[in-house]
Amino acid sequence: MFDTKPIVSAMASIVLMRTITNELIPREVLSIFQSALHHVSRHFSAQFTIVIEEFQGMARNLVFEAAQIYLGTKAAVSVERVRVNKLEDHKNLSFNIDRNEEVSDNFEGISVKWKLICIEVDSSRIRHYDNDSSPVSEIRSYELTFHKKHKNKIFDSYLPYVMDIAKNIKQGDMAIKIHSNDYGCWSREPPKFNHPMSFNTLAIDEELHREIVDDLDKFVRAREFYRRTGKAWKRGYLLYGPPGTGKSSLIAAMANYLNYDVYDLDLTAVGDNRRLRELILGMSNRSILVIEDIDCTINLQNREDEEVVNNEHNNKVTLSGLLNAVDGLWSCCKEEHIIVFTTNHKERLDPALLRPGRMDKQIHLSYCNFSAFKQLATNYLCITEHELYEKIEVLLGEVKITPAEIAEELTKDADATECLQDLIKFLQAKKMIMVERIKRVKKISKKNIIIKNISKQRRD
Ligand SMILES: Nc1ncnc2c1ncn2[C@@H]1O[C@H](COP(=O)(O)OP(=O)(O)OP(=O)(O)O)[C@@H](O)[C@H]1O
Ligand SMILES: [Mg+2]
Repeated sequence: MFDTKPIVSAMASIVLMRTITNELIPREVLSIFQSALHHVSRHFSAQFTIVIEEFQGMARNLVFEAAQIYLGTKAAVSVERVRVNKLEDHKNLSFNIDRNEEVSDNFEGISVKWKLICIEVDSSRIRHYDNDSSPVSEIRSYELTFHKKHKNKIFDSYLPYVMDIAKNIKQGDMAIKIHSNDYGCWSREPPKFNHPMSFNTLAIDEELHREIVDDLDKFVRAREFYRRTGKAWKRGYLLYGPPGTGKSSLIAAMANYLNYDVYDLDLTAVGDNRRLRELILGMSNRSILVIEDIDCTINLQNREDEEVVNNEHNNKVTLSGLLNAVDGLWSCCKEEHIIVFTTNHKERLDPALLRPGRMDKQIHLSYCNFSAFKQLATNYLCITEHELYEKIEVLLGEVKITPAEIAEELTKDADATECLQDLIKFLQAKKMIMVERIKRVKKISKKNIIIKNISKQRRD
């Protein structure tokens, strides 16, 4: 059997020693001695520890917040006990390490350890407030420990890396909102943007689809490019095409893809240029400013005339005001801004609005082709192939039909074959109308030529 006698006697000796030391040596001397011992041991320790406190004065420490988010991704796999929660405006569950739990991490071959330290306090004597505005009852901090020799790398690379990852996680996790303006203010409590459209369900030509997604990807990764070139980190899109071809749907797909808030600006409700400027300044970074039907909401007259017509007193948003909003000096105050204009009539827009730099990309959304139709059939009928596809492909080459019209045909309460048969009938009817119209136009122009010839003969 295991003999416990030596252990018991060793423990008894330690207790005895402690009691003797406590009684013989005055408390102050003991405390100085302990502190010196701690100092010496730290001096010879190879470890370095960074303490990241939750609050800095009254304000929350952003490094603490970032560490919390970052460690949440590690906690679920590397500790024994985690806290889990989900907030109203968040999409996913979030994990937090529990008090005194340790999480190991590895950064470019450097091992680090994180530990959450919590000290309980009397909440009546502390002036910090939690997210839900209740006074905090404990002071929390993270301790980040690693080998001393990596100090620079941890400060210069690892902590910025943690901040970056946390920022991306936070951005991706926040439910996006749609803001609308009432006169010169954005809505106080914007609703969640629940539009289900995505690039997987948007029915547009495959090549255009790829082009747009590549453009957005390039834009969000281009922080360094914009900094280097001294350009404001923003991008302007003009979406044009007939009604029902998917302009608003594309904006929804963009917002969902980037997880950017949407600011749907009603120019007719803005008031004047000053209000417009305030509205733009009131937008958050990483957001999309949408101005729909731009040709209908602003008087797109020549800017020289405008200076005469619109003076400071007639409270109008002018074209110059709008151009300033798009690329004036103060439009650079925000980062990762996307501005989208839509119109059914591109030809009516002032060329100043279309200048490169204002509208970086012009996207024509047109009538439905076969590749877009197949996407709609997948969305609405859950099919990828059908024997009627061949007939539909031919008809789509002859008839102009919008995705909105096709979507309506495919949402009938019938099975896939019936829906497609109805669609074919619809396309054939449209084709007939088109043929009739062409015949009528030809007839009229023939008649006009005859009348012209008769009147010419009479004159001669
Ligand atoms: N390309 C598309 N992909 C998927 N659905 C589409 C597409 N285009 C239109 N639809 C369907 O038609 C409806 C109307 O489309 P949307 O509002 O995007 O058209 P729009 O081009 O913005 O029209 P308008 O010029 O009238 O504003 C959408 O709700 C959607 O159901
Ligand atoms: Mg629209």
